[in-house]
Amino acid sequence: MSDPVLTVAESLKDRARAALGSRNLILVGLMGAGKSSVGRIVAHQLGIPFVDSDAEIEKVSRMSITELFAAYGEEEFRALETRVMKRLLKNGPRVVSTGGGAFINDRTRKHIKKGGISVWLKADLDVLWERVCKRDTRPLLKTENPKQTLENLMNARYPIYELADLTVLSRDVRKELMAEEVLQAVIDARTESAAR
Ligand SMILES: Nc1ncnc2c1ncn2[C@@H]1O[C@H](COP(=O)(O)OP(=O)(O)O)[C@@H](O)[C@H]1O
Ligand SMILES: O=C(O)C1=C[C@@H](OP(=O)(O)O)[C@@H](O)[C@H](O)C1
Ligand SMILES: [Mg+2]
Repeated sequence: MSDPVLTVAESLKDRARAALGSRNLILVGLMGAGKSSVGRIVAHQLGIPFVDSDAEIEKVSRMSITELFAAYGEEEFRALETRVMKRLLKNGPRVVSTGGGAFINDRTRKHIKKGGISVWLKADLDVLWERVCKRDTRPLLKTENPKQTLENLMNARYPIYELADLTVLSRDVRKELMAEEVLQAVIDARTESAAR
């Protein structure tokens, strides 16, 4: 006999996969929202390729994000990010996890909007801070008061992340559950647009 819990999970994946079609699923949001880790699980659940734009940038430049910022500055990093994102979004379906500033850049955001369905992983300051304070891999947070910097970025960026197609609340629950909520949001969006 089939396991009813497994069957529900399977049908969630199948329905989300069908709703996505050949579009990319692009995760956006602030540092620590879970884009990289949840994105990998979403791709695994959907059975489609996963790519993280920061990892791709590090691969093509053969430098770490920290080294890139130090050697060339944020402006050059954004230009490279735009080029990499444009290339990654050409073919779908894929799950693409972006770096936190990608969707804020007008040119990159246009590529994202054209390339698929964007999902904002939205989290509150304390959740983000607890996650990012453990690592020093984020050059924008190397300031006197990194938590304040994160809050300033939130205030500046949240109105722009609002432009994403879908929003999922990121909180400290199992990452697999977060991934399933992303899949559910994709299904719901498809159902709503079909009903219109
Ligand atoms: N739902 C979650 N619950 C607990 N920790 C999480 C969750 N999602 C992500 N994390 C942790 O938070 C940190 C940042 O996650 P990451 O996926 O790198 O975020 P982003 O790519 O958005 O900056 C990682 O250590 C990750 O394991
Ligand atoms: O918010 C940002 O501008 C950045 C976020 C980082 O990625 P994560 O959001 O995956 O940490 C990385 O791209 C870079 O340090 C800049
Ligand atoms: Mg990341």
